Amino acid sequence: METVRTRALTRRFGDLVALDQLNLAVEEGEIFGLVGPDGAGKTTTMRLLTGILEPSSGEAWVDGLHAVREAEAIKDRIGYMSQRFGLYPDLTVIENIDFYADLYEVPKAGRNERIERLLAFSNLTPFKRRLAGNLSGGMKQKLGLACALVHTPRVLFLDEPTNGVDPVSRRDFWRILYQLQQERVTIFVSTAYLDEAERCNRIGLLHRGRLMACDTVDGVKGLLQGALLEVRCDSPRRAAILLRATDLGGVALFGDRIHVLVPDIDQGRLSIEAVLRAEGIPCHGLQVIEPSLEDVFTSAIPAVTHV
Ligand SMILES: Nc1ncnc2c1ncn2[C@@H]1O[C@H](COP(=O)(O)OP(=O)(O)OP(=O)(O)O)[C@@H](O)[C@H]1O
Repeated sequence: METVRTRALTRRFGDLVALDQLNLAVEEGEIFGLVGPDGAGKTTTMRLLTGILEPSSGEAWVDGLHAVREAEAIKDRIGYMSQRFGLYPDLTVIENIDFYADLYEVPKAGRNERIERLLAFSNLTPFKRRLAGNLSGGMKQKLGLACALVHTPRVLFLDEPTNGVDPVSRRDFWRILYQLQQERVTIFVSTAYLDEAERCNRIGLLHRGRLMACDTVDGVKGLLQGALLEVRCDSPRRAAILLRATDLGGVALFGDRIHVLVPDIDQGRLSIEAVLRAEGIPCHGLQVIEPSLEDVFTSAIPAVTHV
């Protein structure tokens, strides 16, 4: 069953097209990642799907409900953790969850059990009497998640939930998301981290409001045409500039290594060696590698080197 569906969903702000004709479908129980750099249109998409913002044109449905005509009903069925999710620093962990339970009108009967379950689930039980303002960044995100789950939503929208959170807490956070998935909760998450994107069942690559690709991570990687060569050489920055000036395919610098997308391995190898030799740049290694999502991003969107 489809939980999220959009049809040519578009949002303009004046002359700026923040989201341009988005078409996508997310299945029940799926973890779907909307991936893109700052300003790509991720938050705009989230706000359109959660009924907070109206589209300029196009339509969307969430859990079978129309995002404009049935926006209020949608709010009862979803959990939404926005980037500015409101936690109250002067309230304890448990008081914050209770506050959201009141907001969502969670019945008093069974509420305490639900809250205790959420605390255990998010590993916050030992900290339940701590003021939210005194929690670490990772714990705050988990508390935000617990609050967004208090009314047992079937669809969860998470806007860059682990932004600025350390890698260990990020892993912890994802462990919780996988548990939720086991309960068939649909998770629509946005991220600018490509390693995080790799954890999703399917991803959509968004750039300047346009969906560049939408598939499983392997499917998206498979979109790269040709082979990827990794070059290790002296003066990598200068070498990358020289290689970019040739008719070789996508050239991207990753630290001290250069990735070059070539249509043919042997021909590509010869061309790269010839360029380096002509400039007197010693080459230390040239090998075929598996593409990462970052390679797909840099070749699909040449202007973007880091997302
Ligand atoms: N209310 C608004 N008024 C005017 N422009 C807006 C508004 N909201 C978003 N935009 C613009 O729309 C574009 C997409 O913004 P959006 O916040 O959706 O991107 P994003 O991918 O979520 O990035 P970020 O992580 O930086 O929030 C940006 O150029 C942004 O400046």
